[in-house]
Parts: sequence; structure tokens; C-alpha cells
Amino acid sequence: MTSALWVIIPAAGVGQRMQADCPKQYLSLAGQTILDRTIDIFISHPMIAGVLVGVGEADEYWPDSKWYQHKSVHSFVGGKERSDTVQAGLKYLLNLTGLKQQEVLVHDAARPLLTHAALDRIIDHASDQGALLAMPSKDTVKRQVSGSQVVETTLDRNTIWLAQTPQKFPLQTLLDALDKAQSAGVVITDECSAMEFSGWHPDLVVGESSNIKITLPEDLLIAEALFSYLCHSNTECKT
Ligand SMILES: Nc1ccn([C@@H]2O[C@H](COP(=O)(O)OP(=O)(O)OP(=O)(O)O)[C@@H](O)[C@H]2O)c(=O)n1
Ligand SMILES: C[C@](O)(CO)[C@H](O)COP(=O)(O)O
Repeated sequence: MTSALWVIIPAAGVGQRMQADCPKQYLSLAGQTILDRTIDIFISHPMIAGVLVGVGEADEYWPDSKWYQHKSVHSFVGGKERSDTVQAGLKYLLNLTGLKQQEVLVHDAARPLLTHAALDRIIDHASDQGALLAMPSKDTVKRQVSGSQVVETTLDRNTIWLAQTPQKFPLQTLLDALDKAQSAGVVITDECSAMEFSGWHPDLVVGESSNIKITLPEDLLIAEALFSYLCHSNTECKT
């Protein structure tokens, strides 16, 4: 039987590409902040032991969150890059529980439309190598010639997956992998890439096309539409 898991939510980014007046995780999505909606997904799931939120050092918005003083929600100060925030969260959790190889979930604050059905899939998926939600590519994917915007080749899309979160790994293994990748100067955009650098082959678990990462201004409009679609098409709706 799977035991309850902690989730780390990196929310220390500034959301530069969103070009908003505040960090994008504090923008409103159907009447609540993106971050509050994301935390809600986990707090309302029976297999979640607690939530660790990585916030920016000078974050003035977090104290206004409805989850700020919730007993199962802890916050810690994030770092310069997303991977620094995740590392800080892993160290905080290790300090809190002392359990080196407990499995831990990492989920972007900027993905507030994850459903419990998809969360169940990653929680229930057993693998020694870790696992992540991801979507098989629907599009034909081109690789450019390095340094110039011309096509080098077409990749076989049957082998291409687009990474999402949550991603799930044993705590100390992920911490070691992040340390190793950082020491080598490798750019780490998700936990899986750090694990890959250490030679692991995590499992791909089918995610959801609605589990988008809100990155650009138009993504907020798309997220509003998806939220309304999810509300009308199933019971997983928190208005
Ligand atoms: N130093 C950082 C950078 C990012 N994040 C978080 O990582 C997630 C995914 O990152 P992204 O969507 O790229 O957010 P930003 O880094 O804020 O966006 P941008 O690159 O446009 O500035 C977000 O929840 C973001 O808050 C973080 O915790 N710490
Ligand atoms: C972790 C992630 O959301 C998987 O798609 C993504 O890699 C985050 O990347 P970003 O560079 O922080 O946008």
C-alpha cells in the first residue's frame, strides 16, 4: 500500500514571461489565486501528508494566501532557479521528517488544473527509477540546426513526450542528482532531467492535456476556459 506523500510546490519564480504586475502565481484564476488553487488540489487529496511551498525571499503576497497558516502547509524560501527552490524544499523536508528515502512529489505552482485522477495515477505508480506525468506529442516535432532557425531534422514523434508535473522521486536520490547536475553546470528544467544526468530512467505516466503550465498571458485565458470545461465535464471543480 502507498503511504501518504509530501509535495513540494516551487512558487518562488517571478513569472517574467507573463509580464504581469505581480508574480504570476498570485494572478486570479476563476476567483482564486493560481497558487491557492494549486495547493487546494493537494490539501483535498487523502494521500497527501503535507504541502511545502517555496516562496521568494521578498514575497509580500504569500501571507495573504488562504493556506498561509494551515497546519499541513509549510513554507520555505526558494532560490534563484527553479531547481534551487526544489533543492531547498527537499532539505526542508529531510529536516522535518528525517526520512531520507521517502518518495516526494514536486509540482509547479503554475499548474493549477491538475485533476485528482491524474494525481492518483502518479501516486499509485510504483517505480524504483521515479516517475513523471507527461503527454505524448500530438505535433510533428522539428529540431533546428544549432544556432540558426532552420530545420535540421524531424524527430520521431512516437518517441516524444512533453514533461509535466507532478514528478515523483525518492528524496535523497533526487537531492543527490540535483547536486551532481548543478556541480556539473547542467541546466535543469525539471527533476527528471537531474535524475537522467545521474543515469536514471524514470517512468512516463500519461498526464492530461488540461494540466497546462501558465507561462504566457494567453495561457491564463486558456486556463479559464479549461477550468470551466473541467467544471462542466466532471465533478472535480472547486469554484
Ligand atoms: N527560482 C524559481 C523559478 C521558478 N520557480 C517556480 O517554478 C515553476 C515553473 O517555473 P516557470 O513557470 O518557468 O515560472 P517562472 O520562472 O516564474 O517564469 P519565467 O521564466 O517566465 O520568469 C513556477 O511555479 C515557479 O514559481 C521557483 O520556485 N523558483
Ligand atoms: C517542470 C516543467 O513544468 C515540466 O514541463 C518545466 O520544465 C518547467 O520549466 P520552466 O523553464 O521553469 O518553465
